Amino acid sequence: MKEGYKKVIKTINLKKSFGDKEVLKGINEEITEGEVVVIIGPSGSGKSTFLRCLNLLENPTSGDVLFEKKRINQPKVNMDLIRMKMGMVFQGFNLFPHLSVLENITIGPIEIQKRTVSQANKIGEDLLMSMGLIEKANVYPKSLSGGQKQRIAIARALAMQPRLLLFDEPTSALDP
Ligand SMILES: Nc1ncnc2c1ncn2[C@@H]1O[C@H](COP(=O)(O)OP(=O)(O)OP(=O)(O)O)[C@@H](O)[C@H]1O
Repeated sequence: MKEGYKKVIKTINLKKSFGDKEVLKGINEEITEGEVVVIIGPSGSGKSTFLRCLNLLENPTSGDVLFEKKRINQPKVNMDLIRMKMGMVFQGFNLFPHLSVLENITIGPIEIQKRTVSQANKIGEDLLMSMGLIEKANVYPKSLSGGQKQRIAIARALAMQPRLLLFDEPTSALDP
């Protein structure tokens, strides 16, 4: 860990099994503010499972997940509040097909963070500008290329100004 940087997330002896199959075998990892961590491994080795345990989309079998120094894998924790600070870009992107590109990006800030439509549109348009996709603001996801969908999914996660962005990419995406 880099000295002087704040810890964002830490796992302590994190284990996850599906039935008899132990996928995560005791992971001790710490990610600090501003750090970019890439997890590489063969298909099926447990990368997505690890990410999904960090935001508790999967319940760890044992071990702890600490987010901003608090243990979050315990019943009292309000996971809605935690997930507001933890964005996730899913494999396949999961864009809402019935919403335009801009609406896909602004729905979180409007519905969850209670921002006004004009505040959310400004955040969304700024992100689209930075991604070179402003001309796509009013189209629907079905007319986007795979790479464009991916950037919109990233913009949608960033619009919530998360402390931690989890980016799930299948191993096959690295194939030549
Ligand atoms: N809900 C589940 N129930 C049972 N087994 C599961 C479940 N989710 C994942 N697995 C198994 O856990 C293992 C790890 O899967 P995971 O999706 O984490 O791999 P990955 O490293 O992200 O793979 P890829 O690079 O192909 O996306 C695989 O053997 C998978 O079949």
